[in-house]
Amino acid sequence: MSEPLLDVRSITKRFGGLTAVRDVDLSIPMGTIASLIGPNGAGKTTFFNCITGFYTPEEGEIIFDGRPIQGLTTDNIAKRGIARTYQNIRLFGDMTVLENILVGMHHRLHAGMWQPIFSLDHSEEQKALVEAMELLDFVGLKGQGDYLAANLPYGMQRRLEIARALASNPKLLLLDEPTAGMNPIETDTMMNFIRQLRDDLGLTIFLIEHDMKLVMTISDHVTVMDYGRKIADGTPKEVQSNPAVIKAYLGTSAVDEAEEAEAEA
Ligand SMILES: Nc1ncnc2c1ncn2[C@@H]1O[C@H](COP(=O)(O)OP(=O)(O)OP(=O)(O)O)[C@@H](O)[C@H]1O
Repeated sequence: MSEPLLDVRSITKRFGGLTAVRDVDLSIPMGTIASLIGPNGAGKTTFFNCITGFYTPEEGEIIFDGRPIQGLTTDNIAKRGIARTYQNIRLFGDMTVLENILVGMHHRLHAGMWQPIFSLDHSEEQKALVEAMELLDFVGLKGQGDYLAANLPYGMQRRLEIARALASNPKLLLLDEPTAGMNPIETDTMMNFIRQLRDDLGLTIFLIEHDMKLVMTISDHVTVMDYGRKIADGTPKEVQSNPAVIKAYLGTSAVDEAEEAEAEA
C-alpha cells in the first residue's frame, strides 16, 4: 500500500489538567475524503489545530507527505501543503472577493503580505491574478471578484473561504464544519462541491462535520472521537453500526434498542 499523505501517530494534547486529545492515531491516504466526527467537546478541533501547527502535541508524531511536521509554525506547515477553513467563517469582510483569494496566495508568492500583490505591474502578480480568477470560476464566483466578501450570501462566503484555502495550492485541505449553519439545499450543494475538490483537483480532504448524511455519503473513511479518544474508525457503514459510536451519540439505551432491533430482524 502507498504511504499515507497524513499519518498521525499517537498524539496527545493537554490543556492543564484536561487531556483534549489522548493517544490518537489516524492516517489518510492521498486522494481520499476522511471525516472526523464526535459529540461536542470530543477534541476534534483540537486535533485539527495540532495538524495545522496552532498547537503542538505533547506526545506523538505527525508525518505529512513523508516528513514530520509537529513543532513547525503554522506558516511553515501551510507551505508544506496543508490548508484549512474554520468553524466560524474568517474572511476579510471589508475586502473584495478577489483580494481575499490573493491573500490566500501570499505563502507562495515572493511578494510580501500586502502591497506588492496589489500592484499589478509585475508578471508574478499578473499570474496570481489570472490564477485567482480561475479559482473564482471553479468555486462558482465568476464575475463576483469585485464584490465585498461580507456582502456574499452565506453559502458563497463558505465557498470563498475554501477558494482562499485552495489559493495556497494545498495537497491536504482541512474543512472544519463546512456546512455549519446551512439549510439542507445549501448542504447538498456543498457536499457535491467537496466531492468535486477531490475528483477534479485530486485533493485529499479531511473534514469535521456534524451533518451525518453528508459524512456517511461522501467519506471514504470516518474516525470517531469521544472525550479526547478515538473510539472507532472505518468505512461509513462500519462506523454507523459500531455500538461504541451509537452509545457516544445517543446513550446506552440506544445501543440496547439497536441490538434488540437487530435480533428481531
Ligand atoms: N485552548 C483551550 N484551553 C483549554 N481547554 C480547551 C481549549 N481548547 C479546547 N479545550 C477543551 O478541550 C476539549 C475539546 O475541545 P474541542 O473544541 O477540540 O472539541 P470539539 O470536538 O471540536 O467540539 P465541538 O464539536 O463543540 O466544536 C473541550 O473540553 C474544550 O473545552
